Amino acid sequence: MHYLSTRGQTQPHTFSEAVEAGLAPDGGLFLPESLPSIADKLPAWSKLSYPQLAAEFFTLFAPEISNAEWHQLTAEAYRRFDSPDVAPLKKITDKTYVLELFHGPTLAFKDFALQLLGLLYKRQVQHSGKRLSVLGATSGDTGSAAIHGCLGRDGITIFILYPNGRVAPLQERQMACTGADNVFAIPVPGTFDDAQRVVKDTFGDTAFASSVNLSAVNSINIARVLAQCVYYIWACLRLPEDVRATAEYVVPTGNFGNVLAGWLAQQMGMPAGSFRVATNQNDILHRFFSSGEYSQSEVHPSHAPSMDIQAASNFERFLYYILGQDSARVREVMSQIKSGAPFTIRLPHTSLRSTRMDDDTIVKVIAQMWKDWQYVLDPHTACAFTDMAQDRVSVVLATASPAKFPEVVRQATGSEPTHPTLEALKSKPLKTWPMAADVSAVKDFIRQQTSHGTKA
Ligand SMILES: Cc1ncc(COP(=O)(O)O)c(C=O)c1O
Ligand SMILES: N[C@@H](CCOP(=O)(O)O)C(=O)O
Repeated sequence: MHYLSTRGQTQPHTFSEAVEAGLAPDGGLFLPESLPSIADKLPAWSKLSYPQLAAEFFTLFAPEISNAEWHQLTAEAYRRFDSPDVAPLKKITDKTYVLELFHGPTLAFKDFALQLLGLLYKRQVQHSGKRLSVLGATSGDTGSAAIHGCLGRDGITIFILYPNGRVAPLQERQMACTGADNVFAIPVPGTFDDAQRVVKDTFGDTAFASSVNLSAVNSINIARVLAQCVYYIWACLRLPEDVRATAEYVVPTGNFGNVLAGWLAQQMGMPAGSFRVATNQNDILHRFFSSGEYSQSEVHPSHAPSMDIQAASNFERFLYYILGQDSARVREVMSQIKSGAPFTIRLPHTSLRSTRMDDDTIVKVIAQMWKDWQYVLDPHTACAFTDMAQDRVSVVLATASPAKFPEVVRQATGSEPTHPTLEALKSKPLKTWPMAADVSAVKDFIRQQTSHGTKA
């Protein structure tokens, strides 16, 4: 299996090479050259545990890693999840299920991919003998999950940029209170989009990237998206058989990696009816899916801060497919997006629809779900609970634990959810490395911190 860039100007890469590079050297995003069909494997897969399912799935995409090794990797990656199901599917009503994706070490869905990616990095360092510099941008959850995937791993230094003052206080503590000397939590001025732009431009200097062995932890890294496909298949196989083909997956959306993973699983043959892109008030994707117009506007801080995003990076992968895998056209559209100019396309029929939710409604939805079902939602997951399909089952992806966002939940329910790992962080010293949102400053800093050489 080879991986091609959405922009068509990069040589085919193996899985390991694509994971190591993160972003393709031509600035595009890697995708498998073709999507395998999984439909005939589902009956056998329905009997597997979560780690076993993940191992079988990844074997299709990275045959250069043996099936036995994949089983070891996934058993290790999901060992620290605090639910025996790893991703429990809870039935709320006959029509509504919640797929809880917050049972990993940092209490958000990012742990599914980043616990595994941390192990792939460890494997890579062992095989190559070279140190790795891992770089990412976060609006709160990717950063903490990436840091906890890499924490204490020899030969890996991790740098995470985040918008100063725009992530939740406990998310910041998860990144900045580890005390680990291979972790750098870097607040920068501006929004998540500014941080992500600096990260992408840093990768854009390919000479620099290869001099420090730079790899990407954001969902620009194809391993992230593939690992996120697995929980859709898991959920599908836990639904009653007669509702699988029509079920709607409702996905709180920011950078578009999560919903893209579900849509890709459907393209591979996972039965599904539709996907709903559920945004907060930063609704560029909702406007796009309802009108075909993509026009960027200012980011407004919201109660669901991890979704305060306007420049969703995985949108490029989706564009590649809806533009008929025409890389020249992708390059054209991406340069138009980069210039800030709006564009409109005639949307082909897809299984995606969208909704948005403002902050007042987020609070009301959390309050209502608590009152009706004694179920506590986090503010990101709350964005899913609008315009629920009447004619089919909905599977809502619960992307974070409410304990990460106690203030908003208290406003809605009157009490603050807690979690022992978050409580423990409150008394720890915070160590951050504030910096300008500037590529040269970031490159200098990475060089300085890794100047002791590239040998692991
Ligand atoms: C809690 C939470 N929900 C939803 C999202 C949106 O997911 P995606 O960026 O994959 O669209 C994020 C951030 O990515 C998040 O941290
Ligand atoms: N909401 C995310 C933003 C980055 O998304 P990613 O999936 O591309 O890493 C976050 O929590 O950082």
